[in-house]
Amino acid sequence: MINFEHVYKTLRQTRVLCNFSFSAEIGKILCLIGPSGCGKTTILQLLAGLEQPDAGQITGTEDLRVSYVFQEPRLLPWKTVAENMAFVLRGVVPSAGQKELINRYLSMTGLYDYRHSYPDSLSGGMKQRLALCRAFAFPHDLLLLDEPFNSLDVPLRLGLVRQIIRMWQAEPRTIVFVTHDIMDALLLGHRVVVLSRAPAAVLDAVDVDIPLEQRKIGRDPLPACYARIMDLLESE
Ligand SMILES: Nc1ncnc2c1ncn2[C@@H]1O[C@H](COP(=O)(O)OP(=O)(O)OP(=O)(O)O)[C@@H](O)[C@H]1O
Repeated sequence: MINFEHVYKTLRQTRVLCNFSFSAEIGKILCLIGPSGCGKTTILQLLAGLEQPDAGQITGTEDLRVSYVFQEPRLLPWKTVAENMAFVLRGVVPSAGQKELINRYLSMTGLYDYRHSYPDSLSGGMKQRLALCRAFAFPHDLLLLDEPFNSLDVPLRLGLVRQIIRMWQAEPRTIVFVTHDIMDALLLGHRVVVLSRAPAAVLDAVDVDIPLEQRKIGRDPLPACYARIMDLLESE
């Protein structure tokens, strides 16, 4: 398990986390949903070790290799699709195996035919797909996704959700996924943790007990889970 135990964090004058505790199960997808500014990105940064708690402790993250997808794709515009992948694998994956790994992930995400293209020639959805593909290909134990579908339309979001499911099923590793969208959370999360306004507290954790590949909007138990999460967010 990864555990936050009574964590406190203040950024400049803002108290973001105050006695905050929660757990993420290894090898599962945990979604964090909560009001804007409640501290979701800060939680990811603490998980990644980019920030340190002021008090309390975070356990289970020691020695974990972390892969991180930000709200924007953060691609290198002067490198091709394949070179963007290779860039993060340098010194991490032996060069002999890199090409095979890159091609495998590009094929899995439908980007293989674009491997020699530059990011500027890709659509917004394709760029975000490449960012996800790069994060999955990087050898990791923990994948942090910070609202990676922001600004994408519904069909693109659903396509990316399916791709994440496929990549996770190929190699099930721990994912912490931050989103504002209840449907994204219910389609992807084994557990959805609903957060309060800042300083963030856990309002409830909703377990979604149906295999990822069987999830469809409208299929039980998603409507009941949706209603529960809406109630919690509305109560804020
Ligand atoms: N570097 C920083 N310096 C000062 N305050 C910060 C910093 N980063 C975040 N904050 C503040 O901390 C609070 C939590 O920010 P955070 O980005 O973690 O929230 P969030 O839930 O991810 O927000 P959103 O959903 O809008 O992305 C906000 O009030 C924000 O203004």
